Amino acid sequence: MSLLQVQEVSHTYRKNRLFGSTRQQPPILSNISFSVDEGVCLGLLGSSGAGKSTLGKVILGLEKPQQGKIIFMGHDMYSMNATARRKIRRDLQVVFQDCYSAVNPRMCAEQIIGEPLSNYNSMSSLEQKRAIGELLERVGLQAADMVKYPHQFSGGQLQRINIARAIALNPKLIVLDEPISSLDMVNQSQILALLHDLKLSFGLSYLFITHDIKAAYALSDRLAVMDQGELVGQFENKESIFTSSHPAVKLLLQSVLAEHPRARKIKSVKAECRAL
Ligand SMILES: Nc1ncnc2c1ncn2[C@@H]1O[C@H](COP(=O)(O)OP(=O)(O)OP(=O)(O)O)[C@@H](O)[C@H]1O
Repeated sequence: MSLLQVQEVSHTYRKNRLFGSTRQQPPILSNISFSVDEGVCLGLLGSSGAGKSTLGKVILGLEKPQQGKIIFMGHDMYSMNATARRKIRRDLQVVFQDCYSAVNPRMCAEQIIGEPLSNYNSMSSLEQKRAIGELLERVGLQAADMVKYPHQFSGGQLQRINIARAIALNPKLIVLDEPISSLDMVNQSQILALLHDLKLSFGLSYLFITHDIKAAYALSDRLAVMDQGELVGQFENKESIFTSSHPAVKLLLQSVLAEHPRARKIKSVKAECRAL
């Protein structure tokens, strides 16, 4: 059984107007269906404005879709009561692009990573401290870093704190919403390597939302492409993305060529993707 099923999801934001009436906007998501199996990373690609983050919010339970269903671990996310949804939410975590706004600047790393643990577990404070130290070491930082505040970390280090918080409850699925886009090249590949390692160690599944085909190819087992709110391609075998004739997919492949002017052919695009 699939861990996550997105079933015929359509969504439109409603724009507020004066005097309380609302105006219908064009659809942001149109009839999207796909699934994510256990232990699999699905890379969800698309250019800016394609609707990727909106779909991420819908999956996380933050934006109720006007049509369709989100089935997570066999449960319909939007028809559960609050208690049942809270229980299941521990298995569904998120890492956002902006590592700084994802944390409370007045909380130290121990408090940031400890938040989900205190919300869901009943550990003694000593056990919790030990768990936080282990999580920090698991993401490549030191247990002693738990006393530091967000401004005392680099962007890459702070994203590691966000990842530690996301894995703290040993979830089944993590939505990674552009988790490396605001990092430099070195940090990008280090964080991708860390995410790959954590996936294997904990049997995690990822929905990796990104516009970066090289990063998606590096981390994902399967790929899907969105364009203007529609899912325009699903690639069970990620290699088959290189032979897609869909214009939106071709545009993503061309972005690699633009970055690497000497790479003129699809063969060179593949080589660039594999090099990350
Ligand atoms: N809260 C909102 N209210 C109204 N429109 C919104 C809202 N959030 C996003 N949109 C619109 O929905 C469309 C899709 O945005 P979304 O952020 O989902 O795309 P995206 O593929 O994640 O793009 P990017 O990679 O640039 O973040 C855009 O046209 C955006 O302006």
